[in-house]
Amino acid sequence: MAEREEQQRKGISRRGLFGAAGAAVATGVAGYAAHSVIATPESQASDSSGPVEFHGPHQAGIVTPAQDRLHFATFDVTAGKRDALVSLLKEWTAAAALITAGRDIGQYGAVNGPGEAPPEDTGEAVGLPPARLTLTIGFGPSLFVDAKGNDRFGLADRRPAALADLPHFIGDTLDPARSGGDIAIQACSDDPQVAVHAIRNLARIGFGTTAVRYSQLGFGRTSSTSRAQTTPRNLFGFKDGTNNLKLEDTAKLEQQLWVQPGDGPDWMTGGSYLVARRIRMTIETWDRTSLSEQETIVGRGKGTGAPLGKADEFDPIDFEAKGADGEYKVAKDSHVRLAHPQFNNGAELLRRGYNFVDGSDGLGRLNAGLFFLAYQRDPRKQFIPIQQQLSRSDVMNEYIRHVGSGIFACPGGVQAGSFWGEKLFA
Ligand SMILES: C=CC1=C(C)c2cc3[nH]c(cc4nc(cc5[nH]c(cc1n2)c(C)c5CCC(=O)O)C(CCC(=O)O)=C4C)c(C)c3C=C
Ligand SMILES: [Fe+2]
Repeated sequence: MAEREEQQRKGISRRGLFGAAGAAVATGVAGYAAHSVIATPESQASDSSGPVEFHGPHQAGIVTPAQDRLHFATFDVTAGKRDALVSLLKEWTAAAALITAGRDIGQYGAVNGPGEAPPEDTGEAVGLPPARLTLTIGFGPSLFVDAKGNDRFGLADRRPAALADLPHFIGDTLDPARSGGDIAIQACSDDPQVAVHAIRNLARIGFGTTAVRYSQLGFGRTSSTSRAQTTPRNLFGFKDGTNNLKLEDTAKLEQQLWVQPGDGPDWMTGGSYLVARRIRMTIETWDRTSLSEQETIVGRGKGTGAPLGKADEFDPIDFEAKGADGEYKVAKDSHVRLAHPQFNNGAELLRRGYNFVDGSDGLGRLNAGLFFLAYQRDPRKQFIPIQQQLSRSDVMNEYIRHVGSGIFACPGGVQAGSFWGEKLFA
């Protein structure tokens, strides 16, 4: 009996194996000690069933070695009261700490509660391991000031300048129903059901305070965020994520990824800005393009992923090299040349996007593409100028179309006993 009470106090374990680590998270105490044995980059990249530490100086799900699956959702806050929003963020944080540790939500979880009430946890993850689930939160511009200029939650003067409204880029055909959102939550996991369970339960908890604006499933990570990972392929069949910021590049991450003290409001220190773009890829047209044309567009070989004119994927790109025809080997309007830091004032991104295929479009084509996610220290110096250059000149534009967009301020990490966005509302 005492054991059962103790179990209830700590949250229900989905499986006994991870019980000790999960219990530490559930109580919000000593979470670090319990998890420190499992949180090395190497084990996070290779053990696809284990948990990823939820607490820490930065939010998990940014430099965490990219998991295989995504469920991303943005939410509109439907309640008008700041207190209701703060309560929800506390509830979400408690739930997030439990499910990332592989535990059911609540005191009784999916199946141990009273028969008369809906279960506290929807149950589809019962028996599944944590599968490296990470949950990452970000706040959109509309949370601070709405479209009419109203300071909805007394946050207007806390909006960071770096949380800039994204400008219109050439070729943008954005669907408002797949853009924006007051709050974004990125769920990444090596098990799609675990990621879906997470967003579903957070949406359920938010009922009455938030409503899902849109959600996006993704598969086959299109980036590596650790040198311990191999580079995956996007739906054009090319290795994607070769030249990406990686968690091992600690000095560079401070320059390019993490918001530094003095960059803006203190609540964002240790955080990062997320830009999300739903990019439709007209893969049927691409599939009728010759191999050499495809490689010229990207600027890399399709098989090896090596820069054109080089042999190995990780060889540095030689932008000066010319072929016998006198043309640059890596063409002037190729994707990698235009996106490279050398042609963007040194700006880099941490990309961790996912492929998507959302059925077909009714015209005999797959509704497929890349759900592009990029984290950075300041979008005004990084995503915006890079995308301005790409939208003007990238030959890849013939095969892609940006149809959804969002920008979010993702605060620093959560400490045990605190909650998502606590410093923003302090
Ligand atoms: C604004 C930023 C970027 C958008 C939007 C974008 C879309 C996009 N990219 C690919 C495929 C590849 N991208 C590659 C490299 C690459 N892409 C960006 C930025 C954006 N891409 C950067 C900064 C880089 C790295 C450039 C460098 O420093 O060399 C590659 C090559 C492999 C790699 O290095 O990752 C591919 C392939 C698609 C299909 C796409 C939109 C659908
Ligand atoms: Fe790219």
